[in-house]
Amino acid sequence: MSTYKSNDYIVQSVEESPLPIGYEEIEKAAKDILSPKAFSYISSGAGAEETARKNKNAFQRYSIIPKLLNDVSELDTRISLFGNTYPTPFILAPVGVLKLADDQGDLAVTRAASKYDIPFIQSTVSSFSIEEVGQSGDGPKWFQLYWTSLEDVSYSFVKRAEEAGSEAIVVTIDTVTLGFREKDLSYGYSPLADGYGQGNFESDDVFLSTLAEVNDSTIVDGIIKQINYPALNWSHIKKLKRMTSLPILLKGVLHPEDALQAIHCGVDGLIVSNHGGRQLDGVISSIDALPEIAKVVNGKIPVLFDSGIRRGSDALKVLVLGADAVLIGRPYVYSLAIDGEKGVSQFLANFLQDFSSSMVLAGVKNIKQLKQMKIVCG
Ligand SMILES: Cc1cc2nc3c(=O)[nH]c(=O)nc-3n(C[C@H](O)[C@H](O)[C@H](O)COP(=O)(O)O)c2cc1C
Ligand SMILES: CCCCCCC(=O)C(=O)O
Repeated sequence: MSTYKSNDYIVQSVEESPLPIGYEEIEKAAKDILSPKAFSYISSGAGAEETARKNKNAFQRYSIIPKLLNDVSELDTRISLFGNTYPTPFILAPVGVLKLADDQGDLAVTRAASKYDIPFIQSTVSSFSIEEVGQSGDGPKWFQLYWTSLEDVSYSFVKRAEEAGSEAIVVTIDTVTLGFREKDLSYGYSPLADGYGQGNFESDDVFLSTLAEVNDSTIVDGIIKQINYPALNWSHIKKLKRMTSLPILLKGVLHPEDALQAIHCGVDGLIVSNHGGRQLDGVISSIDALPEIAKVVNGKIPVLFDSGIRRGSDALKVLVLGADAVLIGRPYVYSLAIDGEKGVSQFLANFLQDFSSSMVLAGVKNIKQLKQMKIVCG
């Protein structure tokens, strides 16, 4: 739903569902269902979890100042990105190994997201292949790329994503090696070891032919070796730009100079993100990084945001601070664990209702008005 009477939407009933309403309750319910290892992998951050905590606390420092008496009886939540119009400013963040939460993993999520025409960003380390996800649900799909040391594997994934109908390629730049995740290490947990993150690799002829070349006995060994790639640099991004006509976004941008360099290299969009506090511990919260990046980018390319979105009012804040679209991460993963496709669908219904109510109460009727709202920090 993109344009609607705000009242109609607000009175829409919420289906009976085991999914709790508030984020903290959703997290608690997921903890009861998932194995301790799986819950720890999804919920934890790197190191002492300082950045994970900052992501949470920083939101509370920003306060919106509503401007009222603006006849908000009709809402329009549409946005345009890269020539496509989407009914809401929301996108589902790439999350690997989703089978850990539910057998249907990415397929269940795409089906739920399709109901709302919300793009789903499929991870490189997804449980299902690009082709399987491409055929699941009729909603928009984007593809997230973890660069591989054997460049032809990266290009093979991009080509497959193009052929499967992906609308954009998201290159994650903050994970050239995995963060030091203390909880996972204490559990002896490695995200790829259980085989849930190899949907794209086991179906890729180019990758399979490299296994012998690099002397790897298993697919998992091959993936781990190839996606740890600290040599990644701007020349790869420039080359990728020449290899595909799809828009390219960089995910994990926190420094304004990286944002400017990305524009210089012809990148089409940025995602301000600290990976939900899972990579370098101690980095700035995403919401604190956003205003300066939005300022230097100055509308030249879209700026997207993730890390810490839990409720409609969180999304309102980052849109006011300069984001053009907002990625949702952990909340949909927990909802998937609790009630599969229905859980994700119910979560999205609640989240969209919360966002609409927030717009109404803030006194704005469309995203353009929302971006002009007043916000203070302190
Ligand atoms: C379990 C899990 C797996 C993730 N896998 C990926 C991934 O494969 N690729 C990627 O770019 N980001 C991945 N992320 C990071 C998310 O895309 C996103 O940046 C993060 O979840 C945002 O933080 P939030 O969930 O706390 O809002 C993952 C996050 C989680 C929680
Ligand atoms: C060896 C790299 C695995 C990446 C796993 C997915 C991810 O990004 C995460 O945050 O976890």
